[in-house]
Amino acid sequence: MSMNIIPVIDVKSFHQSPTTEQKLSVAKSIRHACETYGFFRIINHDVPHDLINNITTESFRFFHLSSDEKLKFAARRWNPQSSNEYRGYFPAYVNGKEGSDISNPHMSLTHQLVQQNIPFHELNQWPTEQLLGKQWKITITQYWDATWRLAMSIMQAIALAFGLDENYFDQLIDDTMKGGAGTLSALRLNFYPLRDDSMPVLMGDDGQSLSCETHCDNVILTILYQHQVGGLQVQLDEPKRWLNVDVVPYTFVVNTGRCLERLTNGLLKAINHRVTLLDEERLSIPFFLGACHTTPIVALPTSISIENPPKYEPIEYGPYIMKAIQQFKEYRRNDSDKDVIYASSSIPSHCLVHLRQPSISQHVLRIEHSIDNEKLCKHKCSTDHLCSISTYNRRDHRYHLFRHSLSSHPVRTFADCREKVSLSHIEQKARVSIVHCNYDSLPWQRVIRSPSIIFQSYTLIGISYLPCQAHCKKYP
Ligand SMILES: O=C(O)CCC(=O)C(=O)O
Ligand SMILES: [Fe+2]
Repeated sequence: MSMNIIPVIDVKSFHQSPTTEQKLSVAKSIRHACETYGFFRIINHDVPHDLINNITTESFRFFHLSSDEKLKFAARRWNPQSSNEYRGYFPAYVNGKEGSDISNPHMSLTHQLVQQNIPFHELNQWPTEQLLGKQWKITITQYWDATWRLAMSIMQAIALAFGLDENYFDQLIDDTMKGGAGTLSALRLNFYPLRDDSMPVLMGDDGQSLSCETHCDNVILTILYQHQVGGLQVQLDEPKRWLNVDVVPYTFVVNTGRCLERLTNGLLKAINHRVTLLDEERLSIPFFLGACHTTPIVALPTSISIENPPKYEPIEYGPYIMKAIQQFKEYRRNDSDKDVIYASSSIPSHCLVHLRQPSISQHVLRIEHSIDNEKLCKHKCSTDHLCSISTYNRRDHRYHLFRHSLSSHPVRTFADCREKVSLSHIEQKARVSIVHCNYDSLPWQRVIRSPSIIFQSYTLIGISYLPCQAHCKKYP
């Protein structure tokens, strides 16, 4: 469905010394759009078209480098030499798209949080001039500055819309004036290459193939630029449906993040969005406006009323984001996830897609699912093929580990399975089959049936293999 209901907000007055009345009128429209939909399109902003052209050109130049070159700018998970845990490049085989996360280019080198390498207070590793020329860093910095200014004017409007001083959010978002390390906002370049078999298969709740999984941004707000190729969809409530957000050249789509939802006690909604799978390359550039590490995310006094009593516990921005982003595979960093080999995130039908070649004696199988509808979830294992090792609970999902029961079985890789295997073709005797799936995509419910495992869960998050050393020691 096309997106002609998306509210369009003209922000021309932002950069033309607006009168109080003009400011309040824009503020009201933004509040209404975020209360009703959680997103809107802005036109007549002052980010120069040339700058937008430049950043798209520079982004393509980066993503068209060889994989080896790009990995030099990756975070430590993919580049052990990197000093960054989070910021930097991430490859597409992890979660379907590649990207580069860029920190505030003005971050102080000497601030203690930066020196201590507190997560996200990480300096950008800029591509060398030799590789991409001088202009790369200049363009990225100019674009950062322009979208930062735009984001701050939107926040001023939101403050006004809640009856507060227009500068209410300034120091919460950037504490450098108070001697802090500054904002944890990030600019991200997202590149969606043509799909190949190294990338996971992602699927929406309606069976739609995706190149960016369904998610909600955790930050305060996002200013997104879609370059030429659409694919972005947002989810509307009542009735729940997905709507295309078309490309309108040189405009931005803004969406509310979970922190703004919390700051406004749920009045401004953070919404689910996703990107459909395309048969062409695609570039998108979100600017994620965040706060500072210790910024309290507490409901604005004017968002609380008898009709809208406090809904959320106060939290601190840094630790909250740190936890929340673990929902994204490209951000997972804890030990058990370090060398995960991801198989498909969703299972199309009768098959598992083996990305690499895990061996049954060196890997354990992990099945993750949401716990939204716990009642529906049950699992059963047959001692024939798999034994359950353990179940772990994460904040909003659960995962189960299994290992092959044939501990004496010689090391055997799943290479035998080729890339896409209908599991019924797997040789019974060799017992390399780990799980035989029948996968039905029912609205809001997925069912995997197998002789070994039965899963019914609200949403299947992923199937992956972990190196088993740690787990196998416990279960020889
Ligand atoms: O690529 C897009 O259009 C959306 C990307 C997105 O939602 C994200 O990176 O958070
Ligand atoms: Fe997003």
